Amino acid sequence: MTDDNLLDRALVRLEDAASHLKIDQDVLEKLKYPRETTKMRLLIRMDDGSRKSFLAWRCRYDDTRGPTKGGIRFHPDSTIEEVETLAFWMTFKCAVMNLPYGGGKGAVRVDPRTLSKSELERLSRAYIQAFANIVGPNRDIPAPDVYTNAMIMGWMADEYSQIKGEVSPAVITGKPIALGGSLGRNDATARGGYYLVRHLAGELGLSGSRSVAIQGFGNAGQYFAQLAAADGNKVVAVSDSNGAIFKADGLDVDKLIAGKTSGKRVADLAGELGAQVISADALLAVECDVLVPAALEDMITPDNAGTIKAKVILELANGPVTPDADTILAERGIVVLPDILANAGGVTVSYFEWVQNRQGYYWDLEEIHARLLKMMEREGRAVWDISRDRGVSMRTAAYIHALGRLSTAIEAHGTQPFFAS
Ligand SMILES: NC(=O)c1ccc[n+]([C@@H]2O[C@H](COP(=O)([O-])OP(=O)(O)OC[C@H]3O[C@@H](n4cnc5c(N)ncnc54)[C@H](O)[C@@H]3O)[C@@H](O)[C@H]2O)c1
Repeated sequence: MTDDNLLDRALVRLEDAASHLKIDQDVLEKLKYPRETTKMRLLIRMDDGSRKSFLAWRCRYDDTRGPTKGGIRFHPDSTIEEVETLAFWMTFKCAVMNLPYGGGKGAVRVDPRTLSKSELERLSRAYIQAFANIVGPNRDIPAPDVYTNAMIMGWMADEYSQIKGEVSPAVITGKPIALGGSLGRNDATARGGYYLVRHLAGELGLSGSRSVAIQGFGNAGQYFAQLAAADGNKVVAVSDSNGAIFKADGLDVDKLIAGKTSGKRVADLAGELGAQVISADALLAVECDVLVPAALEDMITPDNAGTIKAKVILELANGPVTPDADTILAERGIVVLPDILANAGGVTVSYFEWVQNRQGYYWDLEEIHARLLKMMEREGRAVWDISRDRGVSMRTAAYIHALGRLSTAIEAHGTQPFFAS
């Protein structure tokens, strides 16, 4: 993501939602800009004895509703615009789910695949050394994102605890279970999205067994396939960055995941699964009930939106549908369940992790699933009702829902009239 206008494009959603609400201008003035973005250079020792520096950022977009929350990405194309846009999305995602958080995000411009494990550990620890006064259990709580994982979160939590001189697991979520991570975090994003579709199935015209196509077969895509198949749905097509496969009567998801785990690409598995290799664009156009973008942003554009045959699009990825494509999909009657709601299961279970760390008492998996189900259904229903009552898309409804909460909090912080007249 390198587009300089990325945040401007994201702000279109804010303006759209604001046009449906009576919002104090002060609220919009606060939400139009990130509160603070800190840039640092991380200088680490490489294995060969040389030193190398990497650009790093942490953005706290808005903290009106609580400490800021959002992942840290390690990616060679990361930019400040991307970090700030992702932090904006987190602000709205936390508000949609009514989590007591604002939005944040961080990144290091690095290709982690070029680093050894010890270099990666030094870089992760350097990030926390640089941002130790910005992050904190009551201030800003990072989590994994693209190319970061539980191991990296464990190093970061350890570094923070060493700097502060006390064990502070609640500073970061997505940690290994042994270091205070929560059960149920691995599949939380997919599970939350799955609970949402299942809950609204009647309203979405998805009765009985459903067929699903999944773009991107990584963490979110694989867990979604597993949950859908276990419930009797057909996964008819999947893709990764190297290609796509299709099978009208449903792919064997367990074999597919086993093949991917062994390092194969989905296209390599076509023969074994009796599937047909198709192009990346053809995946978007397959006959199915639910299309699940679970890869990257900006994948559904005006160039391919007209070919989509699904009834419903569930955005497990962040920002997979461009605003222009959204308009085309709406005209064609295709319902988009928007990212800030559809993939919010991940941050919701991260919130559970933080709560468990703070209370020092840990829940079992059934409790995690029950709490996630309740929250996805409650907020999904609220967004659906706004969409139906106001005649707006689910995306606009989700932003209205979030903006209502944000504006109430911002006004409560001091924009309400000083004296009642
Ligand atoms: N994992 C989470 O908890 C979580 C939470 C919220 C949002 N998301 C979002 O979901 C998306 C996927 O995240 P993930 O954790 O599953 O990442 P991942 O890296 O595990 O998987 C991404 C998958 O997308 C594939 N891919 C890349 N380019 C592609 C292309 N052009 N066409 C088809 N497939 C392509 C990759 O091969 C890989 O299989 C991202 O947008 C991420 O921000 C993830």
